[in-house]
This record gives sequence, structure tokens and C-alpha cells, in this order.
Amino acid sequence: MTTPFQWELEIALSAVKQASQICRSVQAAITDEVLEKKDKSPVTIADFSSQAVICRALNETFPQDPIIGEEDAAELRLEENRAFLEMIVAELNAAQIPETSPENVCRWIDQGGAKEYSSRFWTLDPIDGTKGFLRKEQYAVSLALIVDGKIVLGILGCPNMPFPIDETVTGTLYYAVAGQGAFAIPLNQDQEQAAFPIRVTTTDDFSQSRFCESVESGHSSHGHSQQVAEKLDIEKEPRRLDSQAKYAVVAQGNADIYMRLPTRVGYREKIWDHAAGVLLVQEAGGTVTDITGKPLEFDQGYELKNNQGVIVTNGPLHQELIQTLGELAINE
Ligand SMILES: Nc1ncnc2c1ncn2[C@@H]1O[C@H](COP(=O)(O)O)[C@@H](O)[C@H]1OP(=O)(O)O
Ligand SMILES: [Mg+2]
Ligand SMILES: [Mg+2]
Ligand SMILES: [Mg+2]
Repeated sequence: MTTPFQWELEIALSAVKQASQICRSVQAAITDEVLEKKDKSPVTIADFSSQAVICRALNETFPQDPIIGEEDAAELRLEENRAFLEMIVAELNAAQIPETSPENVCRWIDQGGAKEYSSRFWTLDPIDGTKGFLRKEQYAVSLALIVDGKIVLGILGCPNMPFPIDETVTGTLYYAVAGQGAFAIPLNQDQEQAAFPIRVTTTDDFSQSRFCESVESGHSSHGHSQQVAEKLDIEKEPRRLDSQAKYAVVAQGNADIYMRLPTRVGYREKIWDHAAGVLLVQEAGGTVTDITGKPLEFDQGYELKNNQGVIVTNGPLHQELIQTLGELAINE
């Protein structure tokens, strides 16, 4: 008997693993090749390579499934960016991806171009935390499958995360399937190795708790999280790291809380920045809502249209934290 989504898990894990290894090799070599997107955020050859490899693999096995991915190939098709495209082609050739050509690379990337909600789709952030990637700190390759508005499968490839039970091993692949728990495996492990189940902490004492948040104060308000920490007597310094690695840190019990507090009115979180991390934490026993305590709604297209910010906890700390955000009027 097979468990639900076993086939999807197998294909997706191998694609994320391959993409994570490409990201790692790009990071080790050069990273000063950066395109600036229209919104002024950076994108590298690793972002595009990762999206190409993962969309190619998903499309080969699940051709009917739309993919809502972060990147698209419009800029890469411009003549002025031809050299940049050739560097992506070279990365995929080095990774021995069959049928690699400039045209196919653009086509694979654009397979991740769905925008609308459908009853079954994947969502992909080929590199979440590009700024962390450029600083050679934390970043994540993030992939999730959403069926009938529910996240059923989530994977985070974290090439710079120490393995939870052996910190000498760098690079962790996290995954969760709805109802089946959350697990970590080393990114580099070639032979079959038992997946290590991860769990959130059980503390209900804020004075003993630690929270994590973005490095970038433009992505999450450090001023507001400081106010919350003072009100709740959280004494420990926040752990700042980029990307959905923050979800993994809570899921494996290295922090108790992740706060993502809006920095400007009107910003809507993107589904690919959260879907995989949310399922990982929920399956590890934790709780995720927006800053008003509402569940995140993954049936609204590519944005979390009906939500503001994100609050992640081990569970026991959740309600009082949401209440405090209300008292401080941070949720308005
Ligand atoms: N104003 C904002 N508020 C919240 N998140 C943002 C904002 N601007 C960009 N982001 C997104 O935050 C993510 C990184 O988060 P973190 O700080 O936790 O590493 C990126 O995916 C980035 O999207 P983008 O890819 O468009 O730059
Ligand atoms: Mg980006
Ligand atoms: Mg992102
Ligand atoms: Mg990204």
C-alpha cells in the first residue's frame, strides 16, 4: 500500500535536491552576477537555474499540474541578457540536465508562470531569501503542492542549514506531507538514510522563549517585534535569518516563535514565500496564522490576499502573542 502523495514527494524531493545542489555550486563560485527585477529585488543565475530544473522535473511527471513560481524568463529572452542566459545554460549542462539549450531553459522557467488558483497546483520559490544567498547566509529552495486550497506537501531545501542532529553536517532537506509528520534529511546523503522526525518546543513561558525574524527590516518590522518582546518579557535576543529557514528553525525546536510583521500597508505576502514552511511547522506540531489570528488562505491566487503578516509559534504561545499584537495595535 502506498501512502498519499508518495509519488509526488519522491519526484519533488529529487528535484529540490538537484536544484539545491546547483544553488550551492553557484554560491561557492561566483554570485556577483545579478539582474535587478522591476521591483528592484535581485535575481541570480541560481534563482533561474533552480526554477528551470524543478519546473522541468514536475512538468515531465505531472504535465497537467500548473506551477505558480516566482520567476519568469521575460528578461532572459532580451538580447542584452544573452550572456546571463548562457551562464544558466552552463550551470544546467554541468548538472547534466538533458536537452539543455537557451530556448528550453526559458521554456522550463516559464512553465512556472501560472498565476491563478486551481484545484491542484504547485507553488515554487526557486531561491527564497536571495539576499541571504548573496550574503552567503541562509536561503531555501521552496516547493509545495496545494490541493483544494490545502497544502498537502511541502519541501524546503536549505543548503546552509546544519543538520539538526549532527551540526557538523551542513545542508538539510526538510519535508512534510499532510497528516504524515515533518522530517529532516541531510542534503548530501546519497545512500538511503532514515528521515529524522522534527518537533516544535513545548514551552508556554515567554521569558524562556526565543523568536526569529527577517534580517531585512524592510521585510518585517524589527521595531514592532521589539515592542512585542518587551510586553511579553521575551529576554533572549531574536535570531535573524533570511528565508523560510525560519520556519525550519521553529519546526525543529531551535526557536519558539517566528514573527513577520508588516512594514507597509498594502503589501501582500506571496504564497511561495510560505506554503512549504507552513506545512512543515504544522506537521511538527506548531501553529501558523496571520497577525490577526486568521488561518492563511492558499486559495486566493499567488498572494495571501486576505491575510496580513504571519505569526508562527510552537502552539502554546500562540494565543497570547496574537492578543498582544492586538493590544499594541500592531494588527491594524
Ligand atoms: N515589504 C515586504 N514585506 C514582506 N516581505 C517582502 C517584502 N518585500 C519583499 N519581500 C519578500 O520577502 C522574502 C524574503 O523574506 P525574508 O526577509 O524572510 O528572507 C522574499 O521572497 C521577498 O520577496 P522578493 O522575492 O520579491 O524580494
Ligand atoms: Mg525574489
Ligand atoms: Mg521568497
Ligand atoms: Mg525567490
